[in-house]
Amino acid sequence: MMNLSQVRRIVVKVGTSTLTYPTGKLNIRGIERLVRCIADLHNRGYDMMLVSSGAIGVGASKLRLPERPTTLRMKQAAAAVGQCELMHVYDKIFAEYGISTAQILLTTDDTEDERRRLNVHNTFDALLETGALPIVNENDTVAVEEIEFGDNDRLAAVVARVSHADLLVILTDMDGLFDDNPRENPEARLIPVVHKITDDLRGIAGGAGTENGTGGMATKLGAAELCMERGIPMFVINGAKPETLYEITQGRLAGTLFLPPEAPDKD
Ligand SMILES: Nc1ncnc2c1ncn2[C@@H]1O[C@H](COP(=O)(O)OP(=O)(O)O)[C@@H](O)[C@H]1O
Ligand SMILES: N[C@@H](CCC(=O)OP(=O)(O)O)C(=O)O
Repeated sequence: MMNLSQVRRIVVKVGTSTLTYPTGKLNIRGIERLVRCIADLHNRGYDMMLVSSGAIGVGASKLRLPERPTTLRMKQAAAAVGQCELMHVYDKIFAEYGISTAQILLTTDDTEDERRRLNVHNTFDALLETGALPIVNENDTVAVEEIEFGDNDRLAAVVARVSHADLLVILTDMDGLFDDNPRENPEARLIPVVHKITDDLRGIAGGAGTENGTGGMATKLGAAELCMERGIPMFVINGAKPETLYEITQGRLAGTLFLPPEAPDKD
């Protein structure tokens, strides 16, 4: 198995499907368990960063919208409300463990220009140096493409690249990537390790599983490709068991590991 003893900087991405109940309301118990794990790894000396979705879902619920909005403008409004609520909850729970949180709102465009990429990198570096915990989401007021495709998986990979992370862990509502969508095929089997994103693999990775999630496994494969290009290993694990993060940092296999064949240079 890979050598994870060198891992120092970890990006954890959590999806709406893990953060909310089917009612659209926050899964407080789940968030508390996740924060506890991240805080513990932070205390152990890892540089921890969180990419969190959920703003649109949480905002829609707070505004008592009858369902998740479908128009861009209403998604943007819901995201603006939900983002405050999410940060409020994260800040409160991380504060119980003495950790300061920092909100970073990005679009993937923000990292395409070299000067802006450097600024993003420097902000992450400075925050981690002070012991704060960066919490990243899309800037949904301006991220028109991302909001349409709900691609926080890709954003998480971009954050891992820009921050020079050693590992990305994506938490979702399945145990990992299966050889077929488990919601449609109960016989589907977990794929433990992937070394290359092939067309066959793209063919088995379907869309979102619930009304709350967006993107499904297809966008997770896109994220894996971006990580593999930079030699960053990526796991997809079940967000209902955030303690799996401990196992991973102890070098154990869990969920699906996307492991690049070799380790090319970072950004
Ligand atoms: N091959 C596959 N293996 C596992 N899950 C799959 C697969 N194809 C599609 N999915 C769907 O992807 C969903 C997870 O993605 P998504 O709903 O976007 O959640 P998240 O909010 O975590 O990003 C699962 O609930 C599942 O139904
Ligand atoms: N910025 C959006 C992200 C939407 C998104 O990508 O959701 P998910 O597929 O659950 O990671 C939000 O916070 O609702």
